[in-house]
This record gives sequence, C-alpha cells and structure tokens, in this order.
Amino acid sequence: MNPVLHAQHLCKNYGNRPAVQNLSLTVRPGELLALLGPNGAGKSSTIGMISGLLPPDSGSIRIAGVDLVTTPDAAKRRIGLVPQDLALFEDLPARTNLMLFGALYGLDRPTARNRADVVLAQVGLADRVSDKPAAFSGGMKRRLNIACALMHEPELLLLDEPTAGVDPQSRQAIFELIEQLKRSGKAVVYTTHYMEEAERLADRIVIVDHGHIVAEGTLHELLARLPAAQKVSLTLSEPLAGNALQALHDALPSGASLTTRGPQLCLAMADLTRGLAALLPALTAHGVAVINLHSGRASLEDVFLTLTGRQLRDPGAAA
Ligand SMILES: Nc1ncnc2c1ncn2[C@@H]1O[C@H](COP(=O)(O)OP(=O)(O)OP(=O)(O)O)[C@@H](O)[C@H]1O
Repeated sequence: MNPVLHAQHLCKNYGNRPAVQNLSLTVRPGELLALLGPNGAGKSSTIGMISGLLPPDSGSIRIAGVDLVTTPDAAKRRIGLVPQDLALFEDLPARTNLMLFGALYGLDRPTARNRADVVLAQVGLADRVSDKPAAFSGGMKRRLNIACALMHEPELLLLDEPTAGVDPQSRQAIFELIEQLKRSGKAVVYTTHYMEEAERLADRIVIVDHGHIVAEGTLHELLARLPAAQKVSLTLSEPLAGNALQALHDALPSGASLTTRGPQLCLAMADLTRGLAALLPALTAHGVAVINLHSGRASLEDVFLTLTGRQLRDPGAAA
C-alpha cells in the first residue's frame, strides 16, 4: 500500500536553535503512528511542517503522492489537522462551526450541512448540534475540534495532543473514535507525551528527543530493545539517601537497572528473583521498609530512559 504520508529528512531551526533534525516519517492507510517525546522534543514543529503550516528548512513531504511544498493546496485537501490549541468559535452553534470549516475546505452549503451532521454523530455530539462550544466541557470541545478536521474527509489526520485537559470519559470516547477512523482507512499521526496513549493506540511509535528520532518500531520491537522486559516496582517507607542508593547499586548483580523517583524504586533485570534476593537485604540493612511491591512488564518510559538516561515524563507533571 502506498504511504499517505511520506516525509523525508525534515529539518527546522528557530534562529540558531535546531527544533527538528533529519526526521523522516511514513504512514500508510489505516495506520496510526504515535510521535512520542517530552516537552520541547519537536513534535508540534513536526506536525506544523507535515500539515503545511510551517515551511521546513529542508526535506520533502508528500501527502498521498502529492508534494506539499510545491503543490500545497492539493496536498492540504488531503490533510485534517487537529491542533493542540482549540480552534473553535465559542459563540457559534456546533453545526455552524463545522459548516464554517467545511466552507474553508471548499464544501458547498448543502454538502457542508450533511457532513456536519455525519461528523457530529461520529464524535458523539449528535444531540448537541445547536449548542455552542462555550457551554461544552473541555472533552466535548476536543471532540468538536476533531470533528472540524474530518469535514472534508481527509486521508491523513494529524492529531496534536488531542487529549490534553480532557476528562477520562471524553478521553475514552476520543480513543474509540480514533480506532474507528483507523478502521475506516485513515492514516493518523498522533503526538503525545503520554506513553499509555501511544501503547494503546499506535501501530508504530516514533520516539523523538531534541528534534531527533531516538527509536522507532512497534511497541513489541521497542520493548525488545531493553535488556530486561520485566520489572518490579517497590514503594519504600522513605526516599533513599544517596549513600544507601549507591550501596544498593553495589549489592545488585550486573545487568540490573535501578531507578528511583521519591520513595518509588524500580528494578529491571533479566532474572528478577536474583535481583530481589540482593536488593531486599540491602534495603533492610539501611533501615528502609518495603510497603508495597508490584511487578509488571517494562514500558515505553523504560525504553526512553534506557536510550537517553532521562525520564520521558516530567516527574512533576500530572498524568
Ligand atoms: N515559534 C518558535 N520560536 C522559537 N522556538 C520555538 C518555536 N516553537 C518551538 N520552538 C522551540 O523548538 C523546540 C521544539 O518545540 P516543539 O513545540 O516543536 O516541541 P513539542 O515536542 O511539541 O513540545 P510540547 O510537548 O511542549 O508541545 C523547543 O525547544 C521550543 O522551545
């Protein structure tokens, strides 16, 4: 199947600051590619370039075979952009909002009206056609924002952090909508810094950091790059002092990876039983008790940590 998005060697600098460096992406019909990275990684700049809003300094972008740089109008008709910041007219009814977007994409009035009702049903807002976004919840506004991008039936959908600030119920509705769009053959690029979203929705994941691709593949392929796909998380009675942490590192067999965040301690290694047998006595020796323990498989967070030595998510950020 020919790719809907074929972007190659994209570069973007702001002044002297490189934001995106030699980044290439390919997405096929029915495929969702998650662009995952911490704040400032270059996700929005990438979306800006592949939506035709931000000219790349270099590189090429083809949308369903159409060159976005040399024939922007024809290429943009195939793209639906859902920007990170809501782009809605708060005091106009939902259907009017959609019809305005339809007009922007060149739909005539009867077609725009029909499409508005179709997409409102798709995003679960069929009973709110005459209501204004000003009276909507954050999640409902997000869903209407997505509906706007679907008016002209684009082949490529670009979603820039579409669940920012939404309640769990709307988040679930957005996930189901995206899965339905995928099934209908849309190609989707989805930026997020929530690894759980990438794990749930993505067919392929591209992890970016400082404008570079640091890893890409399916979730399975990315996890397979880790030295240990199993881990155990412990909640301690108190955070470890620096010397205690060093002592734990010294006590562990080689190949073990130990990370801490406040009173949370995470151990990953191929043979967890051997690791725990060394770790637990060392904790006791430092007078630290274990108040909770659970084991699980490694996550994209661990992939990022292994590749960059840093955490994907700002430890202070809300989930
Ligand atoms: N208009 C701009 N002018 C100057 N620098 C910019 C501009 N937009 C982005 N940057 C810088 O480019 C880099 C990449 O930013 P970008 O917004 O693309 O990242 P992001 O991964 O989308 O981040 P976030 O998750 O916070 O939205 C950052 O260092 C940012 O400060």
